[in-house]
Amino acid sequence: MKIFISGASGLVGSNCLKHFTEMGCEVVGSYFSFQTDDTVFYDTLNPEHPYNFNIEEFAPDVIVHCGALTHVDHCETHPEESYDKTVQSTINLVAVAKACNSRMVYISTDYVFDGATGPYSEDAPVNPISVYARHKLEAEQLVLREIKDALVLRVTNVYGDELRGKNFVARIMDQCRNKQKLTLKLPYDQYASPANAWDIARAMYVLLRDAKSGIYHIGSTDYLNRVELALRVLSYFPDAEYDLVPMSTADMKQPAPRPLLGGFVKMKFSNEYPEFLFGNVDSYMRSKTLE
Ligand SMILES: NC(=O)C1=CN([C@@H]2O[C@H](COP(=O)(O)OP(=O)(O)OC[C@H]3O[C@@H](n4cnc5c(N)ncnc54)[C@H](OP(=O)(O)O)[C@@H]3O)[C@@H](O)[C@H]2O)C=CC1
Ligand SMILES: Cc1cn([C@H]2C[C@H](O)[C@@H](COP(=O)(O)OP(=O)(O)O[C@H]3O[C@@H](C)C(=O)[C@@H](O)[C@H]3O)O2)c(=O)[nH]c1=O
Repeated sequence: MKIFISGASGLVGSNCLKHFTEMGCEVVGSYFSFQTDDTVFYDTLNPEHPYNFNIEEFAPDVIVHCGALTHVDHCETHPEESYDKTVQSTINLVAVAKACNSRMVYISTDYVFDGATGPYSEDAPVNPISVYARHKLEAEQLVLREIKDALVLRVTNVYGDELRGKNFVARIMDQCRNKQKLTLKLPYDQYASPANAWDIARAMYVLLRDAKSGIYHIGSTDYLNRVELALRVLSYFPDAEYDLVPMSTADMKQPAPRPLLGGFVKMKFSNEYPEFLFGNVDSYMRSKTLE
């Protein structure tokens, strides 16, 4: 399988690049502002950029679109930038996929739901409550409408290995390792199914291998709120010094509204792949603290 990954300098994309390469695929992944050893330049907002990798010439079987603006609060206060980086970038890559006659994978989120009745299965009605979420929904619907046999993987609270270590779990680990005192004000009422980017890449690979299409919810074996997630990570650093203040979402006053009961029921995937084992925060932390 020949695969092009946009956003392979980021968390999900870099794990896909590594896993698909290990599985023997011919893979090219792109960066935009953060160059890495194993990525090429591609700007999804400027398909005519002279330095862009030539996707048409590579002629991938699949384009995996991981490029996006993932800072939910920034999206709320910068809706035009959010539209460009999530919707327009997808419009542009859909055009490239059509020109190459390739399949496409889009990575979406549990934020397409309002959080009133989660965790959610694939057939639950969507109701996005933030700018980021509305744009993610628009992009996933566009891909499903325009590309035959497209795959949409909805994920949430992704953690795992990444060069910049910017995900929630990695940031807590970094501060603990650097013996910094942590001050954490976290919502106790925002629930999700945190997933390791490596498991997302593994799940995506089997779905692509088996030519699956449509929407799949990919979670893990965890269903945690943010306080529980942080404490789970901190428990692996017995000497960590921290102030953890559990707060309600109402008191947090985050610029973007958040779904409260978010996260996924991943029954569809588990039913089709009963032998696929997902990790969780504990298995990831055990592997990191044994390194
Ligand atoms: N992280 C999470 O918890 C969740 C993520 N998702 C979705 O998963 C996808 C991947 O997220 P994640 O890996 O965490 O995100 P990251 O922020 O880690 O990575 C985003 C990637 O997008 C690239 N990018 C940004 N702008 C452009 C552009 N104009 N052209 C090409 N590439 C660009 C970045 O490149 P560079 O850094 O080089 O500029 C980076 O590689 C996103 O669609 C996100 O919405 C969904 C739910 C949860
Ligand atoms: C990504 C990012 C977050 N933050 C802040 C915002 C937030 O209060 C806190 C936690 O950030 P999180 O990334 O966990 O964002 P958060 O909005 O809490 O979580 C969501 O992420 C998006 C991408 C999703 O699609 C959701 O499914 C969910 O995982 O860190 C930054 O300051 N800078 C950043 O670049």
